[in-house]
Amino acid sequence: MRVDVISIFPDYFSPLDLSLIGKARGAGILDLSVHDLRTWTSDVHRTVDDTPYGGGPGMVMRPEPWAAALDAVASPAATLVVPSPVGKPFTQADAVSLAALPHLIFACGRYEGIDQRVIDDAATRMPVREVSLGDYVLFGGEVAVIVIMEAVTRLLPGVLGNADSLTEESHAAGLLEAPVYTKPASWRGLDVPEVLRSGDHGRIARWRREQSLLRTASRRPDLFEAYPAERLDKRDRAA
Ligand SMILES: Nc1ccc2ncsc2c1
Repeated sequence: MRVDVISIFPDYFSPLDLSLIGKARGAGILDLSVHDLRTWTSDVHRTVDDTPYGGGPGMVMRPEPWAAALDAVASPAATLVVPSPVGKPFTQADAVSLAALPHLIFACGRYEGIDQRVIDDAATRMPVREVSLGDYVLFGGEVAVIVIMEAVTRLLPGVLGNADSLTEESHAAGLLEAPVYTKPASWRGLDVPEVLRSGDHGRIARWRREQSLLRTASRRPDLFEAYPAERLDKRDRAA
């Protein structure tokens, strides 16, 4: 997968040299390039923003540098991803769909945002996805790109040693995961549930399913709306 990130703070992305993302880059699984938007400015002050039409607080990112940057990194297979507080909520399903694409371009907005015409113009040449990480506002899109890059990269073939964990983890299966435990069996007077030490794999699977359903019902009942009814059998309803 090819990924191009455009930002006025390219140093924000040094975390993408670390851990499994760094290994994915080293293994050639992920071809990541980070670009400084100011590369595509033409004035001595390398200006990327200006005052908003219609007035209002703050500054807006100018269209010209963005258009030149997108033209420089685009490919026929590119999809533009723009983190934004006004975007579609980003979910695991979005991570799965992005992980299947050959080329992602991330546009990191700052200030009050990017001139809308940049997105409208780009949409005439490539798919554009404006995504929100949640109902809160950051200083810019950079941190959101790091989160999205982690959610996407871990799904790429060869990145996670044990691909099985991808199917069982929270949100991948559509529900919240059951609690997990490791040694010691008793710690500060708290014991690991006996069922997990029973060796009875059928009983363990049922317990985990019940815990997953109870946790989801308690913390994220909204997940049941999208959960296929046929995957909730009568035993689950008894949980
Ligand atoms: N450009 C921009 C500004 C704030 C923000 N918060 C979450 S994503 C994002 C993107």
